[in-house]
Formats: sequence, C-alpha cells, structure tokens
Amino acid sequence: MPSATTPPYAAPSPPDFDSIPELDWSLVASGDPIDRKLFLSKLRNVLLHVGFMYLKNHPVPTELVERIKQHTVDVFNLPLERKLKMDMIDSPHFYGYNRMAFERTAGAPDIREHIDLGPDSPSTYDPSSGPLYRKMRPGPNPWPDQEDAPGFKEDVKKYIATLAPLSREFIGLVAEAIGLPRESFYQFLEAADVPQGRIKMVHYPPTDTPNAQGVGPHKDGWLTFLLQVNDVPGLQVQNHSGKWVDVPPRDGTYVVNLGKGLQHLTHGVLLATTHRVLPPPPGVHRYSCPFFQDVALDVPWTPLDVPEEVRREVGARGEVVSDVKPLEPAGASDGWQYLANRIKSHPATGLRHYPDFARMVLGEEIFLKESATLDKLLAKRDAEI
Ligand SMILES: O=C(O)CCC(=O)C(=O)O
Ligand SMILES: [Fe+2]
Repeated sequence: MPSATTPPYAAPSPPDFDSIPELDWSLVASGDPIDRKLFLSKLRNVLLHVGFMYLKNHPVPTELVERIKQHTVDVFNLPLERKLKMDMIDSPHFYGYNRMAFERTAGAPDIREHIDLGPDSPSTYDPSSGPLYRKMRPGPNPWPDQEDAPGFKEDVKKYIATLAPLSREFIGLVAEAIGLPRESFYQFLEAADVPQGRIKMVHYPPTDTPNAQGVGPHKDGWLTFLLQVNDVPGLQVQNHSGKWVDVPPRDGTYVVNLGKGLQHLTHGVLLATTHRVLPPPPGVHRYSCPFFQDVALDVPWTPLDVPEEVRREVGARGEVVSDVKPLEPAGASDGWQYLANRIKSHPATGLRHYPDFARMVLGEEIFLKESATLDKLLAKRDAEI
C-alpha cells in the first residue's frame, strides 16, 4: 500500500519478500561487463527491497572456510577455564570471549557464547596523541593456547585478511548498484592497507527456557558477511509486513546483510533489515561466524546524494515493520558513537577500560550497579581459571 508520503509518480511496490534471494559472485569474477551489469541490477533490487542475500560462488577458498568452521566448533568445546583465559573483559579492544548469556539484546539475555577477534595488530594508542576512542583499535587478540587449538591463530588471521578486501569490493558494488560512484563508501572505511575487520565466533546451545532468544531482534551496524557454520537453522529475517522469514544454512554461501550506518548514509535507500536467531531444539547446537567490516573511527556520517530515481523507487516500499525500537538516531557515527555502542553491548568491559566515558554512556544508575558487580565478576572469573 502506498503511504501518504509516497510520491504520485512512484513505481508500484514489489511484493513483500518471503524468502532470501541469492546472488552469484561468478558474474563479478568473470570480468565480463555484461555479467557485471546483470549482477548490479540484481543487487540493486535486493538492496532496495530485502537487505539480506545469499552470496554463492564467492572467492574465499573452501579449505579456509572449512578450517574456520572446524575452529568455531572446537574452540567452544574447550573447558570453560580455557575460554575464560580469553575473557573480553581484559581487552580494551573488545576482543575475546563472552560467556553464555552474558550479552543482552532488546533487554533479554542472548542464549549464546561468543568470541570476537580482529586482525591482531599491536596497540598504537597514546593518550596524549588523540581521542580516547582510538584506544579501541588497533589491538591484539587474546588467543587460545596453540596446543588447545592448533592452527587457530594463523587461520583466523588469514580469514580476516581475506574477508576484508572482499567486503571492500562488495561495498563498491553496493554504491554502484544504487547509482553512486564506486568509491562513495570508501571514505567511511579504514584505508585499504590497514589491517581491519572483526569476526564473531558464536555457539548457540539448546535451551529449555520458554521464549528464550539465541539473539534477539536487532539490526547490524554496517556490513556483515555471515558464515552459517553447521547445518542447523535458526536465523530469521523480518520482512516489511513484520513476518519472520527463515534463512536456512546453504552450503558454499555467505549471508550478506547491511546495517544502520548504510541506511543512514543513503537516506533509507539501503535497508538495515531486522533479524534474530532462535535457539536450537533439544540436543542440537548451532554455530555461526559473522565477519563485520570495520568503519573508520574519525569520519562523521554525513549522508550521500543518492540519485532521485533510486529514492523514488524506494518511496514505493512504504512502511517497514520492525520489532527493533529505535533507541537513538541511527546515524551520527564517529569513534565516540562507536565506542558508546560497544560499551552498551559490553558494559563490564567498557567500565573497566573506559570508566569516565562509560559513566556518561550508561547513566549513573546502571554505572553504579555495574561497578558494584565488576569486582565480584572479576574475582569469580579469576577463581575459575
Ligand atoms: O548467528 C547468526 O546467524 C547471526 C548472528 C547475528 O545476527 C549477529 O551476531 O549480529
Ligand atoms: Fe546480526
């Protein structure tokens, strides 16, 4: 239904999606300009009307993907005390292990444990030389012991170094697909030669708790390349009328989706689509490994001039229903906003490494509550390792 704000010349709205479209990277890899055009026109349609896609025939070597899948399963099978040696709470870079149900989305605990890892560069932060948010990146990863996880470190570093340029090429195609110069989003990224990108290895155990969430409804921040590690469904995407659509694992593919930053920068032309993960049924464990493209910390998000004809097509989309309540303006991102978001997701880590800023971000009540439990949390953790 066209809304009251739909311009009279808008194209008719395409039907709402009830499955996730698939794009074929071989159309880009072939080097044939006609193939590329075809890819771009399909991409445009998906970006404007779905915001989520499978990507097949991607160039990431199968052996590397398989090793990452195996590491993801194996690392969570380590005893808790070994995982806690990689505790995120020790990392001002927000890299490391988060124990089960430690993180919350939409006010409820996520029944998952996860390990966040970056390109593993030494910290260069010097308090006298720049804003505090620069302390977040670059930084080293906490790693499992080599005997506990042979090849883990080498494979993760290689994997991030492979996904970073692929995601960069992809975002160039996103710009082209909506009628912008290919380089349009590069100003918001780190320079191509800076090691960058973050992965999150995730384990969703089965749970008896009624209405539990693997991860609650949310929108991602920027651009995600998700690897569904094993053959267990659970990921769902919310379509425009609010219905949840399954995104079952599909061998040899990535699930690619866009986040709030890209939606903001394009006046809503690009869609940050709401998604969630349901916990697996009894006896079944689900694993995944998203890669998140890093954005530069020093660049404010000033929206771009998307061509009028593209905006008009989006006008036909009408209202998009979402279970995510907007808590703050979606855009306005530079390093401060990014740090604030990390602190909100990981208050204990934020409090420990950025106490003054965390106090502002969390508000006095939560700050005092979290501070009171931080010492207990650390003592408990230290007793466990
Ligand atoms: O585990 C998944 O399939 C998706 C996880 C997710 O959406 C996230 O961590 O942002
Ligand atoms: Fe997500």
